Amino acid sequence: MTTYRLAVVAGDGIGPEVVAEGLKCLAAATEGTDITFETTEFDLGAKRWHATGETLTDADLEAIKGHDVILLGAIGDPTVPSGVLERGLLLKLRFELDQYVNLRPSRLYPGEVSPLSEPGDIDFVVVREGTEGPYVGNGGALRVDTPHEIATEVSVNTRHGVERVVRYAFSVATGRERKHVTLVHKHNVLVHAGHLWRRTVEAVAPEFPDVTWDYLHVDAATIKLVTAPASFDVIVTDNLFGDILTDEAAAISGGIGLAASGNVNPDKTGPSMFEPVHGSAPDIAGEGIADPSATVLSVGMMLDFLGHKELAQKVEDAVAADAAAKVAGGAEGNGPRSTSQVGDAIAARIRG
Ligand SMILES: NC(=O)c1ccc[n+]([C@@H]2O[C@H](COP(=O)([O-])OP(=O)(O)OC[C@H]3O[C@@H](n4cnc5c(N)ncnc54)[C@H](O)[C@@H]3O)[C@@H](O)[C@H]2O)c1
Ligand SMILES: CC(C)[C@H](C(=O)O)[C@@H](O)C(=O)O
Ligand SMILES: [Mg+2]
Repeated sequence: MTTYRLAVVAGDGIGPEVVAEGLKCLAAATEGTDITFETTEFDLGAKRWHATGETLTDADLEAIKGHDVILLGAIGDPTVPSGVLERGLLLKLRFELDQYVNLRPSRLYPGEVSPLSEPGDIDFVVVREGTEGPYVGNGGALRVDTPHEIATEVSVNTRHGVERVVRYAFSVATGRERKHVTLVHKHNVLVHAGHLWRRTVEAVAPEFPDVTWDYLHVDAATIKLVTAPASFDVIVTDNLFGDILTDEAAAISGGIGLAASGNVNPDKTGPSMFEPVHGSAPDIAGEGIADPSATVLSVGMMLDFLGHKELAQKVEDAVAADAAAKVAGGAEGNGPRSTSQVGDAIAARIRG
């Protein structure tokens, strides 16, 4: 019997709605196995902030550290000043738990819709740096709300931080069929950070002689994601470029409702955290219509991370089959389904 301690942070907006379905599918995947998940729910997010003014206390953080993995729904609410929860809770978790790899795969499942006329065989993964870049909060504002206001947001890139995520990206590539890494940055303008990234890739690449690599400026990368997405295998990039590219990647490969992610601490000095790429979607929160597929796929990534490859594959196959059936019509495809109907349908497929 293997028991994992799972911290659940459902969060705001559609977070709790999609997390319920993620947990439903996790139960389906582990049913009849000797694997169990003991869950602890953490009441974090807008409601807690309104009640106490707290985002993530030291005690919360310590309690979360006592878990093997984390499942997170979404953080952010229009009633809370922008950035308070995003920085004080979500980014604090990623930073404090040293989740320096933000792993975001994109796969266009057979039969799934893409807005592209010739999407080809989309199957790539973005390895987004998770703890540095412009996200570190290094900056400030002077003469606020005057005509002379100055705001800075300084991107921090350390050799240590860049090297570890670049090495991780190459190690991901070496296990994939095409074994190719594309570094995405903007070193024609961001010459300090960009050249650090370029030199780091040049230094790490020889450790992986079977992996080829190339470079794209981020603006050109946004073009190629739309015109030739099938040409990508592994993209490695900084925190902000990775954030933007992965929403674009979601949009071309089935939509944001299917985009999963893992905030991974490969050194295992803290728990890794799995969450959909999307946010709290205040525009549809409470309506029971959010697509839980991305959260279920994130549960699959969590199982894969824990070493349960077969279970992870089962979960991914079930989501892919559900998506294909939805597009083709038929039982699951007749009209819009509720969040829990989608969760039920995927759970049933997982059970087989
Ligand atoms: N990881 C996170 O927790 C995370 C990620 C992104 C945004 N946010 C936060 O969420 C809030 C809203 O941000 P936003 O509107 O820019 O991005 P969002 O991802 O919440 O929503 C963007 C669009 O996608 C739709 N959408 C998102 N998830 C969906 C799903 N599962 N099914 C169907 N439609 C879905 C929304 O309805 C909306 O139209 C903000 O507070 C933002 O900071 C949090
Ligand atoms: C909410 C925000 C802090 C977050 C990010 O920028 O990383 C989100 O957009 C994401 O992609 O997970
Ligand atoms: Mg984002």
